[in-house]
Amino acid sequence: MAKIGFIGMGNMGYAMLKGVLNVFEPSDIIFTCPDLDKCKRISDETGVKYAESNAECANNAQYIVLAVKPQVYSAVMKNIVNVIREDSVVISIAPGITIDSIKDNLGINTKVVRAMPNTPALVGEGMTGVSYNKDEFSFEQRDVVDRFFNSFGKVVYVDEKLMDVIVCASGSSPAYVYMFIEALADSAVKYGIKRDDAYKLVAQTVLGSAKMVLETNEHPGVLKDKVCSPGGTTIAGVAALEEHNFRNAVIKATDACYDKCHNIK
Ligand SMILES: NC(=O)c1ccc[n+]([C@@H]2O[C@H](COP(=O)([O-])OP(=O)(O)OC[C@H]3O[C@@H](n4cnc5c(N)ncnc54)[C@H](OP(=O)(O)O)[C@@H]3O)[C@@H](O)[C@H]2O)c1
Ligand code: PRO
Repeated sequence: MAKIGFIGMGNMGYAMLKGVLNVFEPSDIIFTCPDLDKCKRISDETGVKYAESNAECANNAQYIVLAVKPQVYSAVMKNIVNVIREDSVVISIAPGITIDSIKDNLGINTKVVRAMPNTPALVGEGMTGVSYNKDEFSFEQRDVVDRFFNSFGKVVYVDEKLMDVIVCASGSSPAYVYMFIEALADSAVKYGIKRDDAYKLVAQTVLGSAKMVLETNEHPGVLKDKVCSPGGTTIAGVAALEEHNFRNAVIKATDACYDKCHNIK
């Protein structure tokens, strides 16, 4: 029997699969998705076997990752409810779906991990918030859950009531970062930089700035101040961002994202 079974092989399922393969053997993994041609392509590429149905996938895995949209959760849970065993662990990565609601569908004793990863998992730089009731899990199960999420990036463990904040801070926010990169690169192109160079200049700057925050332990405001020479170019740009409510726009995006977590249709 495989250890980990992915149900759904879209943007997030595939990104996690690639990371997990750095730590687990292909024979430890199984996956499925409705498009069997796509399953075959991914299987040929990765050496991981696929199942032809959700029930077959769940029946052949101890750790079942629900990598499907929240809108199809109910249907997928109906597909697998009869093959969930006492030692099954269900890993959910959908926003707005609680551990209790999954237990309501799959059985009160089902062990459920709720997590919110992000797509940089594809390049091993993911950030995942994880929540589960540790008392329900064996030492080995906790170890596998830990190795699973650490295989594609960094992990923070949080109380489940904070999972919606994780969606805002790191689940959805890569989209905002890409928008920032795209806008800044467009501006560089406007002033004559080649498109390829523009992405390299800006993306490496975002990467380096993020590393500074993570590795120097300095407050982001202090790091910002170190870039701003008195009467210089940077403070002129910072003032323009403030004038156009840059920070408030980010806070408003978080408000919208947080509200949506409670209202997904
Ligand atoms: N994308 C992100 O940045 C991100 C980050 C964190 C969490 N998430 C969460 O991860 C989950 C998946 O998101 P995603 O972005 O990977 O979506 P996606 O790219 O649309 O992938 C969803 C996958 O589920 C498959 N699927 C659809 N209906 C199914 C069914 N009834 N049974 C089995 N598989 C089914 C899809 O197949 P078809 O394509 O053939 O329909 C596809 O392979 C969502 O809950 C999302 O909220 C996403
Ligand atoms: N992508 C999913 C969404 O947009 C969840 C976080 C990132 O709903």
